[in-house]
Amino acid sequence: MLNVNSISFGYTEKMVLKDLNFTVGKGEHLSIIGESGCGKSTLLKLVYGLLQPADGTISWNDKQVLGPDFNLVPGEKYMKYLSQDFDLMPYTTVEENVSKFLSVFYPEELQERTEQLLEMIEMEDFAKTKVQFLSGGQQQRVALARVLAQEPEILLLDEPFGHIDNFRTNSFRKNLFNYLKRKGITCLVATHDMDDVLPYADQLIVLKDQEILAHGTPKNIYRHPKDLYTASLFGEVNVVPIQLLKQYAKINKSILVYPHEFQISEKSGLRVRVKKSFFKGSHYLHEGLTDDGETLSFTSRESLKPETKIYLNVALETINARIA
Ligand SMILES: Nc1ncnc2c1ncn2[C@@H]1O[C@H](COP(=O)(O)OP(=O)(O)OP(=O)(O)O)[C@@H](O)[C@H]1O
Repeated sequence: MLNVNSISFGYTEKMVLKDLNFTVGKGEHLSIIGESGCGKSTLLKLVYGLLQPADGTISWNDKQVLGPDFNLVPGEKYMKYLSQDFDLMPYTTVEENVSKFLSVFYPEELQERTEQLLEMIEMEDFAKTKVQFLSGGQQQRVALARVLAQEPEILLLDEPFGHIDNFRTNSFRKNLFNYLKRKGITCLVATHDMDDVLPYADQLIVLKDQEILAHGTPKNIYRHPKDLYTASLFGEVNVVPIQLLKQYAKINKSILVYPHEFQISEKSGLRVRVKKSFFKGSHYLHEGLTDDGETLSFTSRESLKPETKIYLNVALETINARIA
C-alpha cells in the first residue's frame, strides 16, 4: 500500500501542497484532478522521490520513499514515473526500446513479452521503426510500453494521453488500464480528462489551494460535488437557486445542476428562451435565458430553434441530493 502521510511542499517559501494524506492499495487506480497549476505533477514527483517534502512521509509497503536529500539517484526501483519527457533511445527501433528492459536470458519469453506490450500500445506494425521517425503520440505510447516492460509495482502517469489523438486514445486507454488491473499494478494518474477518470479510477482526489478539496469514488464526487470548482472539472454546470425551480421552497439556497439533469417540458417549470444550440453528437447543448436574465445550459436529444420557449425541471431527488 502507498501511504502519503501529512505531505507538504513548496518550491519556494510559498507552499504548493499542504498536509496531504491518502493511501492507495495494491492494484488500485487513483486519479488526481484540479485546475492547471494546482500541484498534480508536483504530487507525482514527490511520490516518486524527485522532490523532497518539507514535511511528512511517503511509504510503499512500510518502506519509506527517500527524496533527493537522502537518495543520490532519486527514484525507486519498484516505481516508474512517466512524465511529459519520454526518455527514449531515438536511434533504435520501437522493439529495441521496449525489450531493452526484458531479460535476455529467456529469448522466447523476451520476444513474447515484447509482442504483448507492442500489441497493448497498438504499435505492432512499427516494431522495426526507429523512434526518431515516430510522431509525438506514438513516442508517448512506446515510452509507456518501455516503462511497463520494467514491471513496476506502482506507475505514476502525468497526462498519459496528452499527445495521443482521440481516435487512438479510447482503445489505448482501455487496453492500458485493463492491463494494469490484470497485473495488479497500482497507478496514480494526473489528468484533466474525465474520460481517464470516471470509468476507471477507484479513487479520485480533487486538489485546490494546496489541499485535498474532495476525496472519494468518481461516482460519489460527480454526483455530490462539493462546490462549483469540483463540478466544473467534469464539464459545464449551472448554479440554480432552488426557489427558481420550486417556487414553494422556503430554502434560500442554490444547487449545482449538470446540463443533462434538466428535463424539458412544454407546459410547466422554469421558463427559458433558447438562445444558442451546439451539436454535440449524441445530443444538443443549449444556452437559454430565464425571465430573470440568468443563462442556463441544458441538453436535449432534438435540436431547438432559437427563441423557442420551453420549461426546465429538475427531479426532486436530484434537488434533495444536492441540498444535502
Ligand atoms: N520547478 C519549479 N519551480 C518553481 N515553481 C514550480 C516549479 N514547477 C512547478 N512550479 C509551480 O508549482 C505549482 C504547481 O505546479 P504543477 O506543475 O505541479 O501543477 P499541475 O497541477 O500539474 O499543472 P498542469 O495541470 O498545468 O500540468 C504552479 O504554481 C507552478 O508554477
